[in-house]
Amino acid sequence: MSRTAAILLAAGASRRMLGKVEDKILAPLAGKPVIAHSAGAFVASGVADFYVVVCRDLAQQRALMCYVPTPAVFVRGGRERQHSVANALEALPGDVEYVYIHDCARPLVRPEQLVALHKIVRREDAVVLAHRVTDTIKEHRDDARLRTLDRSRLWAMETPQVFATDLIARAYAKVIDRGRSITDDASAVELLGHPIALLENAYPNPKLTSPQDLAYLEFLLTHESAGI
Ligand SMILES: Nc1ccn([C@@H]2O[C@H](COP(=O)(O)OP(=O)(O)OP(=O)(O)O)[C@@H](O)[C@H]2O)c(=O)n1
Ligand SMILES: C[C@](O)(CO)[C@H](O)COP(=O)(O)O
Repeated sequence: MSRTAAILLAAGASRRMLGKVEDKILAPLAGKPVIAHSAGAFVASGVADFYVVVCRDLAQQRALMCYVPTPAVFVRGGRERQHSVANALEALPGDVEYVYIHDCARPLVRPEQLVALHKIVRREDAVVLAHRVTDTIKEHRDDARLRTLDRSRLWAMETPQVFATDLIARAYAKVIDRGRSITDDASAVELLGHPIALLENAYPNPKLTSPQDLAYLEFLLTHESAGI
């Protein structure tokens, strides 16, 4: 049986929460801290046998400790998300074949999705949970004209994003080598020209980003068991 790890990203600064909560990963939602929702989904799915938790500092590590699944190691985060992921990839044991990369700020991931992603990554080596874009999207160009993009081809990226470990390690090496700035892990794999499967998420899986998201996420999490 292949070994699978999950990188749980928690080292962000929560700047866009504008001080409404000190650390969004520890903010209480539907009766427990944000990280506990993702941790619970991973444990219930049984997909991972090892966790790398990326935290900001020792104080945060202590606060997260009782919510993270085991076995786990803690690593320090970097300046941007991509640096935190790179640090976590370096901490993976050599025998890990597949790795989930998940924003703890997305507490609505479901155990059955984690299982479905595992099945796909073993076949495709790269898969991302995502949803179709339903708005009409325009590109605002420098000349103040608008260009309408073909939304039938547009997908919004979520996490988890799951990869064969050697593929994502090579991809991040290329990101570093080229000095690229990326906001998700699929972007790294794109640099290698490797195909990436999409698992369409029929359920909302928003990221806690701004203060306005708190009430929406609370609503979604409290109604989750009703299948909404
Ligand atoms: N240097 C960073 C930045 C982000 N993250 C994690 O990556 C996820 C997505 O990041 P984002 O929502 O952008 O979080 P923050 O960086 O905390 O937000 P902000 O940009 O508002 O400060 C979060 O789980 C966050 O904790 C991380 O581990 N290390
Ligand atoms: C990885 C990600 O969650 C995919 O949507 C996202 O790109 C990371 O955070 P940001 O808010 O886009 O910086």
